[in-house]
Amino acid sequence: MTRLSMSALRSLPALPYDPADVRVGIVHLGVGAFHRAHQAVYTDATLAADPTWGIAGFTQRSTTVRDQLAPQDCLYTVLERGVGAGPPRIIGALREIGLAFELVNRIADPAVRLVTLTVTEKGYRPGNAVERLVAGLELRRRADAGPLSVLPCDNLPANGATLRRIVLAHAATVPTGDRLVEWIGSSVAFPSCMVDRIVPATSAADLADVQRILGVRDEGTVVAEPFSQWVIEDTFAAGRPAWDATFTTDVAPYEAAKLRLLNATHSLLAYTGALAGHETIASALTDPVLADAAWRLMTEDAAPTLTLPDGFDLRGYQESILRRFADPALGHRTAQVAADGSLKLPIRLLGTARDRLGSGHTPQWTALAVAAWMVYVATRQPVEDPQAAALAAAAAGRSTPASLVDALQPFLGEPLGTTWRDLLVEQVARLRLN
Ligand SMILES: NC(=O)c1ccc[n+]([C@@H]2O[C@H](COP(=O)([O-])OP(=O)(O)OC[C@H]3O[C@@H](n4cnc5c(N)ncnc54)[C@H](O)[C@@H]3O)[C@@H](O)[C@H]2O)c1
Ligand SMILES: O=P(O)(O)OC[C@@H](O)[C@@H](O)[C@H](O)[C@H](O)CO
Repeated sequence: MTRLSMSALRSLPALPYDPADVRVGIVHLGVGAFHRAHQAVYTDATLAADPTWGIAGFTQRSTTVRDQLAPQDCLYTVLERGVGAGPPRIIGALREIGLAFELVNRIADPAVRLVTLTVTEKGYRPGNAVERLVAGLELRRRADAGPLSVLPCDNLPANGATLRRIVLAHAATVPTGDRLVEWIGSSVAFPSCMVDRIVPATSAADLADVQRILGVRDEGTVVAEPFSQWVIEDTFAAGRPAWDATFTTDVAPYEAAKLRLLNATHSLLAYTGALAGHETIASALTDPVLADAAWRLMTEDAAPTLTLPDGFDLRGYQESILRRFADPALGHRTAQVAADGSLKLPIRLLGTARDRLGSGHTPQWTALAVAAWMVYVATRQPVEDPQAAALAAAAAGRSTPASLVDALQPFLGEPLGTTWRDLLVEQVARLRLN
């Protein structure tokens, strides 16, 4: 079977531009499934009009994506699944693929005007990604290669400001720290953005479907729902592609709505669904008890904590979230959404809990989601989490709900007080009885 590549393009649905004409203007760190189905797709749509925003992608955890894409001239297919799915689309925006150590030099290239990242919640801590980014910024400063924007595209509140803070803290520790910090302050923008598109991990069945439909083998295929949204703070330092996104001065209301409604509900369904034996999010939603909990988490706990953008259709947004989750064609596994709970829960759920408790309310659906994570951690060893070993040790032998709650709460940050603890104990007890 022919492999997808530039030469195979002749027999495939045509791209509206010649990838050979595209020049690199964006460096991306973390070429996972989401980047390929989201930012690269938005960028792809701009290249016919302006071919200067091609992407050089770098991957740091393994060579797998590089080995999949390099033999295909970095071309890959986005396969939409679900209601309203369009035909498979070949994306040519990614023009180079490399390993992360090569990223540093590329950031200093004057043709590069934007660095984007999808490095999961785990990447926003001092570590390799931040160190490489800072080394690249220092090289760019020394080379006098001009201003730059750094746009993180992960599910974090205030992702731009958060990354800027971590980058500045690390920059201050390098030998030329004073000058670097000053240069970053004057020449590097860190816009925040809210990203939304459900992109499950690719399966062998997805590769087989692309092969059947397009007649080529594509090891880099990514699968996505038809829906896609990107809301971006328009504070770029050196231009940006003409993405078909929403540009705004304040991303925070969109981020909060997405994290507290969509992502929080996703986590609730992932843990309660997995505990009830559901393989996928869509399957979990077929259980009326879980569907009711998902709706009530959004409407009773999260929604009252939000300050929404003008004209925001809250009910329509909440309904569309459950409609998207319920689409069985996506096959988004509960285990995938359940990963890295110790990092995701504080972002998705604890803000709602804190706000509701602070206004004298009882966020019981939020507590159900956190309690379900606790029971999941206690019963589904080993869990996928950067703190997996410590979580396992803490949960071992906790035979009462109260002891489990007390053992696991510290992994989520500052405890929120006795009312919250009592709620968690009650919900853990309920889940264990089921
Ligand atoms: N998949 C989705 O539906 C979706 C939707 C919206 C946002 N996102 C965001 O994108 C992120 C990645 O999702 P994905 O589907 O591409 O996952 P993926 O597993 O396909 O890719 C994860 C990427 O993150 C990198 N990474 C992992 N741990 C890292 C670390 N500690 N430091 C630096 N890099 C690290 C990996 O090398 C890989 O490139 C999510 O965590 C989320 O923040 C995903
Ligand atoms: O990608 P993660 O691991 O941060 O979270 C899993 C899902 O909740 C998430 O990817 C959603 O599918 C996504 O945020 C929808 O836009």
